[in-house]
Amino acid sequence: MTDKLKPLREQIDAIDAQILALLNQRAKVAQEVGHVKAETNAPVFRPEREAQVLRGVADRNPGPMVATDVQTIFREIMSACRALEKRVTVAYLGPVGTFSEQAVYQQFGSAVEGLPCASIDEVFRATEAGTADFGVVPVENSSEGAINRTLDLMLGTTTLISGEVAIAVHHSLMTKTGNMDGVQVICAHSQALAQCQVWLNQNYPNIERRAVASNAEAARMAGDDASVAAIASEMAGTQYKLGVVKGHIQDDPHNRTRFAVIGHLQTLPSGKDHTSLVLAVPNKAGAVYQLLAPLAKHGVSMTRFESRPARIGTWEYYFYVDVDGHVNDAAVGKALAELKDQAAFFKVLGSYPVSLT
Ligand SMILES: C=C(O[C@@H]1C=C(C(=O)O)C=C[C@H]1O)C(=O)O
Repeated sequence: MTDKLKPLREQIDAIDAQILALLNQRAKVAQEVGHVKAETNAPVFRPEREAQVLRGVADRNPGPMVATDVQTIFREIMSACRALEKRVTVAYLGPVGTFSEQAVYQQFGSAVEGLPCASIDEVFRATEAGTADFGVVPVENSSEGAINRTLDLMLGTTTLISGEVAIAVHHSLMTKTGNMDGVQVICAHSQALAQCQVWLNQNYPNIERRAVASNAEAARMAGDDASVAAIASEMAGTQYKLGVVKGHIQDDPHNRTRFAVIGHLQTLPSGKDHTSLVLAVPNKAGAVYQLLAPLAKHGVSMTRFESRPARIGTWEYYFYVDVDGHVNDAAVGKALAELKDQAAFFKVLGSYPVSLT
């Protein structure tokens, strides 16, 4: 057995030496890129370029490695290379252990400075003020729909959306002991309670449910008090030394949340992009139909349509629209120019590479 392993391990050692040399060769080139950018004050993080590199390695991957695993590795390589230019700071809805934090690593790799914030409002403030280079905010969940606070804050922010990232959201029921003995209350963020309500009604109909600021906060509370159970990610459970009573309790096994990356960067076209807009129309018959006609006319497909009350006491709405393509694409540019002419309110939130997942 060991005789057979020895030469194979020697091969792996030799390959590792080559990988290590190549990684550092790549890092030196990234440092040079950093010097060029510093001369022109250009932004360090280029989401469109990173998206192209990640799509490229998946397309060219000969196997047997799985394409998504190759992307995970290259995401980390780029993260480490980028950190040699500058370590970017990214604000997110904390505390440590939230799905928002997971989304930060999914987008930026692990060589970033995470800045946990107490609320979505604070993520916007920190990014607007430049305390953070970027912010990551939840936009919509596949089970529960839009994250209204984020949509409302998008209206007035000076930041732009520079990227999107979607992650699978798996909830676990966890306690200090790993069982439900003596548990009097199940705590989680209101979104997580909603995403697990059928399972909770079936399994623990008589235990009080309490909404708290975040799932990670629930996990922290459960770590302090054996009468509290938390619904959170297993990552948060590990953070606060919890035992899993039951994993994957979300009602939809394919539950996902999409996040927006906000910042001051106008992302360039990556070849596969989305553009997000907010529109309002005068309150009259056929107005929405007419408003969207320019999209059809220029062959631009709409990927999302969401409405929010304008909160001025009348039945008026803001419409949040995502379309395929980048503002610099000719067809999108023409459609948006016509939309703008008709709309009572018009704001481009940003163009950015379509999420890889
Ligand atoms: C090296 C660059 O800077 C960053 C690092 C990248 C990389 O390691 O491939 C890609 C884009 C940037 O976020 C670059 O802009 O090319």
